[in-house]
Amino acid sequence: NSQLKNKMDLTKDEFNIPNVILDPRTRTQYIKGKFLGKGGFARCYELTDVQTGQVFAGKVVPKSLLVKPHQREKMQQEVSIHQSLRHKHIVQFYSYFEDENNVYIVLELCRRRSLMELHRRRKTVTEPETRYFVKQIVDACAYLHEKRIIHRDLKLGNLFLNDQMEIKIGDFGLATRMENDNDRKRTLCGTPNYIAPEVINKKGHGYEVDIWSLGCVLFTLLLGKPPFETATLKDTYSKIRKNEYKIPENHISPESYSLIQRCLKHEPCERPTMRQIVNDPFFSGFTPATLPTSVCTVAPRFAIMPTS
Ligand SMILES: CC[C@@H]1C(=O)N(C)c2cnc(-c3ccc[nH]3)nc2N1C1CCCC1
Repeated sequence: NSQLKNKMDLTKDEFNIPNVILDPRTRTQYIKGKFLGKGGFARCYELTDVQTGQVFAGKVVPKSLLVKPHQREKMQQEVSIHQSLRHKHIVQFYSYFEDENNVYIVLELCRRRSLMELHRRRKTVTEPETRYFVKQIVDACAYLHEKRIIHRDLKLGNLFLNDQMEIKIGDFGLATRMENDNDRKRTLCGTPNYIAPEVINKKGHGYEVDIWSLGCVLFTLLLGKPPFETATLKDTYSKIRKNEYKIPENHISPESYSLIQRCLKHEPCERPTMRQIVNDPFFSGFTPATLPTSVCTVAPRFAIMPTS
């Protein structure tokens, strides 16, 4: 509850993080750099490897917040899943270690932050840009699902961007492993941003929740706001349960309209799989091979006029 949270909420000095952090296993020394922001229990910083000069993104979690076995298990699960992954469009996991006060997770630095900041600045994104981003997201999610991992919290803020404007999926704090492909998860501890109806109704859920979230990401990028947004969480949950959303008159291509509708099917089994989406007609439109960093602030002008 919020009282506990506030009491537990340490001030930044209580985090007492040394300026040089040693990873005892690899004997790597990191210099603590720029504060990047807060992520869950963590304060995040740029970490520079003294030896190589390479810069990483570090999550620092005080052990005082991991006293309850449940919190520690959740962090072990996040680390165990994330360190098993290696993909061009998934945030690279480098290291995990602790000292007497904190636990440290060393991750790939994504200097252009995430699609959240881009969306806030641009509101709507063009179809070619959306095809460019969604192609990378779908490739990475198809890889995850083939490894029997569900992310369960795909949202703009977890879709990070590096200096080459490539997508890197991060934050495996709500991810889980499926025992087999017919396994159904019954619990999810935490509140995904783009939560699927079967999770709200506690009906058991599987890979399909990531397709639902992808539909919400696609909708938000093309139309400028999430499909089920309301003033309160209760009302949003009610619209999700009733599958009540409408695609405003903004002109979006029939292929985009169709993919959104299929990803947002109320019944999980009616949604396409990530493998199927890789070959969806949605991707037949012009898709740039690269994007300039200027798209963080202004819409791109492509040399050839894409049809849609
Ligand atoms: C380290 C946590 C999280 C993250 O998971 N990554 C990969 C990341 C990478 N680069 C960055 C980053 C580089 C330059 C600015 N942010 N940030 C990342 N974050 C942010 C930090 C604050 C909230 C989430």
